[in-house]
Amino acid sequence: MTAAPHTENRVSPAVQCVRIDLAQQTYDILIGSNQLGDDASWKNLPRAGTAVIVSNDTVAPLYLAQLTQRLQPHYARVESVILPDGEAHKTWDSLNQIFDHLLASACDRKTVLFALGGGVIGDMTGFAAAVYMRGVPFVQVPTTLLAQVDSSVGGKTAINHPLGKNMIGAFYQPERVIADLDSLDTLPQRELSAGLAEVIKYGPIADADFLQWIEDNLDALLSRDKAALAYAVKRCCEIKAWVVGQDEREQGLRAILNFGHTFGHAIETGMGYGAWLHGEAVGCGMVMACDLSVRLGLMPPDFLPRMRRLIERAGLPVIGPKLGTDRYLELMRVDKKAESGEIRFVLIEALGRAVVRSAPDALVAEVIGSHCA
Ligand SMILES: NC(=O)c1ccc[n+]([C@@H]2O[C@H](COP(=O)([O-])OP(=O)(O)OC[C@H]3O[C@@H](n4cnc5c(N)ncnc54)[C@H](O)[C@@H]3O)[C@@H](O)[C@H]2O)c1
Ligand SMILES: O=C(O)C(=O)C[C@@H](O)[C@H](O)[C@H](O)COP(=O)(O)O
Ligand SMILES: [Zn+2]
Repeated sequence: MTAAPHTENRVSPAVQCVRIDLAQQTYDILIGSNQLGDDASWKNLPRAGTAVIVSNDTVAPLYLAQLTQRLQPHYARVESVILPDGEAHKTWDSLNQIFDHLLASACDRKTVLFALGGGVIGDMTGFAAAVYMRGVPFVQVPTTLLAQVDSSVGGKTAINHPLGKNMIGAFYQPERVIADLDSLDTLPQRELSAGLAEVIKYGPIADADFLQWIEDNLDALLSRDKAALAYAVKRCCEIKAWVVGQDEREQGLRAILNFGHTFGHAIETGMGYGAWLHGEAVGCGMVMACDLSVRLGLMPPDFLPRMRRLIERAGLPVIGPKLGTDRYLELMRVDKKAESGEIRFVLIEALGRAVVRSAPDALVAEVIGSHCA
């Protein structure tokens, strides 16, 4: 596996561009400050009479007016659907609220949806766009660190099912991703930490130098230094674009982006959606996946304390909830990577290189026993 290339594209001095190249489609991820206050990144979007902004009741009061202003020169009608906030609302009910609005205001199949918010809004808006009239264009405007480094890119869209995370969804790519780094100014610190879990993920799976960079720059990231955030968002998007460009529909390589998620999704579903933030569950899940990598002899023993320390420094939990070993195993057997009931984990086999494989239940049980209070 060769490393994801570093790119040097700039739209303007303030805006960096990472391009994602897929078989059917190419699109840009624009990363920079003041994107919601400036027209530059909003030109040449899909033409239509109507734009519909999907957001939630936390983000809309902060950024809906600015986004509406950006879109008004380009669309005759700019409307909005404001959903209740939270992972617990990543459901059919919320999706139906989007469809109700689109149909009640006679939105045609050219209507462009804009996802203004974090990963929950992005995943639901993308799914709505995938199925409304069998597909309308959509644009991601991610406002959390997690959404800027991960969920807005790559076209995984979904809602949750009570029995499993993101179980109902579609692969459906956005037309563009516009990540305004300034929107991170209003993000609660707990959410910033949750985003750092996905940032950290990219190091061990794909780029050992980036892991070292995160270790060296974590304090700057935690204090929201703009240059550090800009580099982190860009590097994560480069790596994700490089992975998804080779395997859009997760037939193989793309599964490495699920590092920490096999345990993490079990925590989210087992605890009830929203009790643990996605990034928190992934952070803790990465500790468990690192331990499993060590126990299987793939990585040396000092890898586990190194990763646990970094995840802890990022403000993330490193001790999982006591769901019980059987419950963990039951939840992980319905993970999307499982095959014929056999759980498959993303494990690290060298710094910057991941592998997807199964492990004996007894060993997985030891890992759960060691890391869950
Ligand atoms: N599609 C993918 O590839 C992918 C990747 C990673 C995660 N996800 C999904 O993303 C979701 C997690 O996303 P998230 O961490 O962004 O959570 P989120 O969407 O719930 O947002 C976190 C919180 O921050 C608030 N918020 C958002 N932007 C804000 C801002 N600028 N200022 C103040 N508050 C703001 C939100 O209202 C919410 O309360 C999960 O459902 C996860 O499954 C999807
Ligand atoms: O883009 C991907 O591929 C990922 O796995 C990114 C993950 O961070 C993300 O949480 C994703 O939604 C998980 O996918 P799932 O297929 O396990 O639901
Ligand atoms: Zn994730």
